[in-house]
Amino acid sequence: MTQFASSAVPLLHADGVSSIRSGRVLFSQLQFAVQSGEIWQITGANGAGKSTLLRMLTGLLQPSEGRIYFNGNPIEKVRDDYHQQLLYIGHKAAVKPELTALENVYWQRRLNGDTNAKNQQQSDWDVLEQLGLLGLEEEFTGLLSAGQQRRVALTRLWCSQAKLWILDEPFTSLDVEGIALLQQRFIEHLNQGGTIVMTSHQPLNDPQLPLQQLALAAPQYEMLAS
Ligand SMILES: Nc1ncnc2c1ncn2[C@@H]1O[C@H](COP(=O)(O)OP(=O)(O)OP(=O)(O)O)[C@@H](O)[C@H]1O
Repeated sequence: MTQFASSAVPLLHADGVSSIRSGRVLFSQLQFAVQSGEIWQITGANGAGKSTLLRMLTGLLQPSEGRIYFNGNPIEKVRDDYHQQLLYIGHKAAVKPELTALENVYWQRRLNGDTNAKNQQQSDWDVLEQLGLLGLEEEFTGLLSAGQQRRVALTRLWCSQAKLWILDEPFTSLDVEGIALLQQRFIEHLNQGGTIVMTSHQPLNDPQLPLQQLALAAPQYEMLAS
């Protein structure tokens, strides 16, 4: 493992991380260190391996080579502690379509370990208001538009106490106002000492975001013999 001065141990560190899927090398020997308070955007063409890398950072997928460290410890050795401090929102909206928007927020709070969720209904309404979902709170989430469902999924960013957010294409389906709202939320989170690692095909255009970027190379495909 790369040696760091104790004061500079990164929050998250990828050390020689490679991915080989279906016999194809997606990326090889990635080396990067994410410090608290930073926002990292992973970029790359379709199929470059961005979602794969995010899943490795969460511990959902094992690297083919190399290791991921959280506060200097291999993530598999501190899994419970790591997952308590991590919020991962994947590519799909991951909302319960048969629950209303309000019920989704309520259960997200509960699943995040908030035992006061029942007393927090006012906060749930506040979150829905922030995300422009007032008036839709009693609709089944599955009946909302793609962008509205994404907004319901993103309410987790207003409810969670997690310090590290790992977000796969969070801007998908959002309109211009939704993208601006989300970038404002990112700034608040970073100002409170939070950290974000995300993928996006969309440029992050808010100059207040202290953006770091990691570009994955485009995948190379061999032609099948004709
Ligand atoms: N479970 C799997 N088993 C084998 N190969 C997979 C699996 N999941 C994804 N892949 C392959 O890994 C490659 C990278 O996929 P990934 O979803 O990480 O790309 P991406 O950069 O996030 O793409 P996009 O920009 O389209 O979302 C793709 O070629 C995909 O087919």
